[in-house]
Amino acid sequence: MNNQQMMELTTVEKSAFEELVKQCTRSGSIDPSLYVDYDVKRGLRDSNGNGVLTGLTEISDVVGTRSDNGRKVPVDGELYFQGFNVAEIIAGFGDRKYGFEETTYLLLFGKLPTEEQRKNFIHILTDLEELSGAFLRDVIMKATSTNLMNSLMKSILSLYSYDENPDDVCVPNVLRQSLQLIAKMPLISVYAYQAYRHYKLDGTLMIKNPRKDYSIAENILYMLRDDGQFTELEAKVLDICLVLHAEHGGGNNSTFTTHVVTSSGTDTYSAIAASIASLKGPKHGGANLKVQRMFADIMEHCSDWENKDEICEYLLKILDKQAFDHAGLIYGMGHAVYTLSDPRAVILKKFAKSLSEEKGMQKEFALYELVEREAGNLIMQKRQMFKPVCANVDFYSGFVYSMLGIPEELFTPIFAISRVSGWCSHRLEELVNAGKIIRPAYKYVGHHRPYYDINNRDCEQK
Ligand SMILES: CC(=O)SCCNC(=O)CCNC(=O)[C@H](O)C(C)(C)COP(=O)(O)OP(=O)(O)OC[C@H]1O[C@@H](n2cnc3c(N)ncnc32)[C@H](O)[C@@H]1OP(=O)(O)O
Ligand SMILES: O=C([O-])CC(=O)C(=O)O
Repeated sequence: MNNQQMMELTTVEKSAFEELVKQCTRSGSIDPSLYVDYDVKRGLRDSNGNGVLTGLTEISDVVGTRSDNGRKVPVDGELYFQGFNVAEIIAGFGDRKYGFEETTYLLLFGKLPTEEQRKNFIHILTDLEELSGAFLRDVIMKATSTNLMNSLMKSILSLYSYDENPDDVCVPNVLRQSLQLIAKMPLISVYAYQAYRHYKLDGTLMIKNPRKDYSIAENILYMLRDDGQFTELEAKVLDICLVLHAEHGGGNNSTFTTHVVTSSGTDTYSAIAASIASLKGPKHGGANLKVQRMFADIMEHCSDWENKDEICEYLLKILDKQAFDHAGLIYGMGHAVYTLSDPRAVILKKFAKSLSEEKGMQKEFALYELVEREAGNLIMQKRQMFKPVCANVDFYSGFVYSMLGIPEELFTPIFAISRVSGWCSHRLEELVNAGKIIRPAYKYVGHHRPYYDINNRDCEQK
């Protein structure tokens, strides 16, 4: 049996399988009105679409509305890491490198590092930016996936076997594991891409050790590029992208996953692998890849990228599930919390604009801008929403990465490389506060039935 056959249902007849699919779909369907009858908080949202309050955090604050006499009023988005506005954090870097490392310190330890603390912390991370040859050979190079998020998960889960104290959830041990993950995930991701490029795309295999005098952002570019060369601006832009993606409150799907999984008392590798699994989803971090592919699709199907009517017509087709991936979503648009704007998209857009001018891609940038301008209103009209819909962090990030020469396979892994700082901070916060196991309720809406003997089942099936 070959690899492909191994995962096929070769012995099941097509019609028999179709019948099983029908049964499965019928059995799983629940009358939508019951959700209203039982006031179920679908997606953990209240009737206004606001997230149900499930925890407390000091790590970050995501602001999309302000309260006006008890009414929520849309405002331009703001994001605070440990109380500091992200826009100010970024402005504060000036010409300094290692912005992501500095931000990671802030998220984990709750304060802006002094010069000495910053230096020592960078030294710790740089020291940990290493993988053994055996790990590279036995884990990363084997069974390459077309989606590198799966490769990343596999490698993170395998690190468990290389850790002498994997299950201990005391703070010192989890902090040690967290620092290891933050330092090692860039290497794992880039090497997983190199393996993919070699085995799936027939490219030359190129594995470079990271340089000790480089920041994480610089090393990503260095390890990725054949000639290892990059400009100061390119490294700066990637560093800021890492900062912008590092953390987003406790309620986002992947960080909530960290909390849920951590609350059962499981190990760090399992918890972070679960969060990577969540982030991969196209409604979450995986949207950056979808945006890239959606724009390629728009560019292919629309002849005049400046023609608002033609573009809007195509966007409506996407919303009607008649175009692109038939999911009915305009990726990179919309957010559970932000309304008028996502502050990260605002910053990324500025980089996208200046890079597009440098790379002669103004036409593409103008198309992104046009879609951003029109898509929000189209979504609101189509979905009959009153909440403003804005571009989110995933809207411009892929465009920026592509102008940095980063292959699209690495778009979502780069998100994970950054967000692991937030996940680890939340895992530690959950552990420090000895949280209760997270266990919401599901109302049973089936019927209790008498058990049927195997000889009497023909007419009793649902
Ligand atoms: C890092 C991040 O995770 S950022 C988000 C990345 N994801 C995307 O870009 C994918 C496209 N966007 C979306 O799917 C959504 O906007 C989400 C998942 C981000 C937020 O979803 P919600 O919190 O449910 O958004 P909201 O309550 O404002 O949406 C209301 C309705 O509008 C629809 N809607 C929202 N955004 C979009 C969109 N971009 N395209 C089409 N329909 C949309 C939703 O499907 C929802 O309909 P439903 O209630 O039938 O599910
Ligand atoms: O907050 C959310 O729902 C999604 C998220 O992680 C982000 O926007 O970075």
